[in-house]
Amino acid sequence: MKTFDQLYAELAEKAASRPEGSGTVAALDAGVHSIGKKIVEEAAEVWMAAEHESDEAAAEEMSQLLYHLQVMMLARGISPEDVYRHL
Ligand SMILES: N=c1c2ncn([C@@H]3O[C@H](COP(=O)(O)OP(=O)(O)OP(=O)(O)O)[C@@H](O)[C@H]3O)c2ncn1[C@@H]1O[C@H](COP(=O)(O)O)[C@@H](O)[C@H]1O
Repeated sequence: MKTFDQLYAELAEKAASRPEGSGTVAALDAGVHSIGKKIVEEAAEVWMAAEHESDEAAAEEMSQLLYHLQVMMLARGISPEDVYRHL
């Protein structure tokens, strides 16, 4: 289990060190357009899970949406603090 900030730190490290087999590195290499499509897909899965599935399934879909949002943050050089400033 990890927090939003801990996941971001892990992904930032992966983006810098580019380890073999990292899905995050592959997503970053695919670019903002591809990451954006993934965010929309995951958002739809959150919606469907919230309407039709268990709390556990909905929470899992939400975690995946948060992950892809973080990949987009990295792709654009946006830090958690940049986001928190708007909360
Ligand atoms: N938390 C996540 C995470 N959430 C979702 N995903 C990816 O997001 C996609 C969502 O999965 P779906 O079930 O929707 O499957 P899918 O649509 O069939 O997936 P694809 O066809 O797109 O692969 C999958 O590709 C997952 O690999 C994640 N990938 C990685 N992480 C974490 O990110 C960290 C770094 O991961 P790597 O960069 O892969 O080392 C690790 O701590 C991981 O646990």
